Amino acid sequence: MFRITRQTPLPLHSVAATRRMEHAAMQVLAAHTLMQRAGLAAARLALALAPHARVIWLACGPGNNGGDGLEAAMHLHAWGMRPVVSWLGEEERLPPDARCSLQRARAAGVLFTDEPPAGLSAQDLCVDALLGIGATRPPEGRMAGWLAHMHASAARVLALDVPTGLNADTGHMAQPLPAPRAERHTLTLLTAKPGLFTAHGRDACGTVWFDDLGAPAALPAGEPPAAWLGAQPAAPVPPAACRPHASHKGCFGDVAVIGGECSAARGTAMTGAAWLAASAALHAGAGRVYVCPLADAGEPAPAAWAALPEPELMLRRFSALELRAITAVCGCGGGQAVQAVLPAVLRACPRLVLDADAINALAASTALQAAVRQRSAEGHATVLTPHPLEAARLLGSSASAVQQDRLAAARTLAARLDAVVVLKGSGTVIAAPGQPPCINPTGNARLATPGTGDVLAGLIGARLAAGAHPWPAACQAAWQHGALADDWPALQSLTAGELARRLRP
Ligand SMILES: NC(=O)C1=CN([C@@H]2O[C@H](COP(=O)(O)OP(=O)(O)OC[C@H]3O[C@@H](n4cnc5c(N)ncnc54)[C@H](O)[C@@H]3O)[C@@H](O)[C@H]2O)[C@H](O)CC1
Ligand SMILES: [K+]
Repeated sequence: MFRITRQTPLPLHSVAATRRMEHAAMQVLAAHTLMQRAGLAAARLALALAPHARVIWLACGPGNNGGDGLEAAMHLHAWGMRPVVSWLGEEERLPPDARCSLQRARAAGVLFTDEPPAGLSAQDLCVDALLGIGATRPPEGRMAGWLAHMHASAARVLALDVPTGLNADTGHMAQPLPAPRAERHTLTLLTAKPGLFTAHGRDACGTVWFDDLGAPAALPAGEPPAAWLGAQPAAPVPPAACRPHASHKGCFGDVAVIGGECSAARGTAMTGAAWLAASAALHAGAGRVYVCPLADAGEPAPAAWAALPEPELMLRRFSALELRAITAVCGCGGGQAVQAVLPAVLRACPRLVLDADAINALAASTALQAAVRQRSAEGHATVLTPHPLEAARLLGSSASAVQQDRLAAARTLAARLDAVVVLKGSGTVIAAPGQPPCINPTGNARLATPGTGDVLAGLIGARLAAGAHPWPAACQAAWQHGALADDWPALQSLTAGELARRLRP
């Protein structure tokens, strides 16, 4: 068993693949072995998390997830921990493994109660063994009441395999849990599942632990993963210290940020978005960074030519950019003006990041979408960085539909546009055609502040400009962007400008 960290690239398996692996393991292991291992692992973790618990309450459901809880209760009882089990199964409908664990727990003298214990304190522990990968509908009735009791208490919660109600494939939860009052932990069993790390997964799971139940050794052939957590298949871009001594700024690629619309007609200016992306590219090591503000007619309005916040950045008119030689980051604060320049950008730029209003423009034009696909045929690199609403516009669906299955949304877009897609949000999904997507393990809610998406786009641009392929560029950038937020000093506010300045090559 180990705690999953942001350093651990890990294959993630779907529920269907997990079932197949479970089935294969059961063919070669003695009956009940997997559940015994699961229960022992759960009991060990429970003891480690709450060594001084006065009460360990195990809420056990009607299937094998409940069986894991019953098995864990038996060990905790043997270790003198006085567990209390509330079980809501029906004996005649129990699967054989869970039935066996029920008998073992009863025979051991574990205390059963129909009422959840009152007065749970911070040193106590609740174990959620209600539903695992067999959940078919949202919890209701007594089960929902027990869950509410658990999450309203001051005690820590340890969920076995999957937090009850969470879709292990997608991370969607019809009734999201309330904000945690105490630490949450999840011990996922046999396989790590993608839904634990995206959409509602991160909030529902808290810290995730993994025990493979010793099964891989028993399996004949590995199941292909549905996704990777933190896949970093390519070496990161070498840090600045590894650059040759005889370097010059032309060695690291030029990035042009095209966006930051100033519209006299609409009375709006979004230059800040372009500056943030440019600042990110600069601090992430791009050789030369241009900012190309747009206006109604595709050329900058005078206001956009005000001094840039960082003197290292250079202003360029769109018509003065050498599109065939640069990496473009297009769309940050692009407004409607981006529509006029997008066809030329798509045609000419060898490396391109499409963000925000560039994505909105694509969504409105099948011709532009075809132009994105054409880029791949010509060997040009394209990365799109939509948030869920932008992804929904591209897919012709809604943001909530995208959030219900973020992996599928990102995969579909990547296949449709033949490009790398970075679907932002809790558990950013990075998808590329023909390979399992990656879920980024870093980042937190402090990134939910204006401009951080522009910073990510600029960072990916810098990585592309340095010569990275789009997939590792996107994975590595998402990782670094989130890791900075994870390491941010607790008492300092996180702003996008400061985030950009803390990026490193
Ligand atoms: N994967 C493994 O190798 C191992 C899995 N273990 C554990 O077993 C569960 C999966 O068990 P299963 O019996 O298939 O499913 P569940 O326990 O999640 O529940 C199925 C059970 O619940 C009923 N049900 C479904 N939804 C609801 C609902 N909303 N309300 C009430 N009842 C519901 C359904 O009809 C079934 O009766 C896995 O997650 C692991 O925890 C092994 O023990 C170790 C190996
Ligand atoms: K559970």
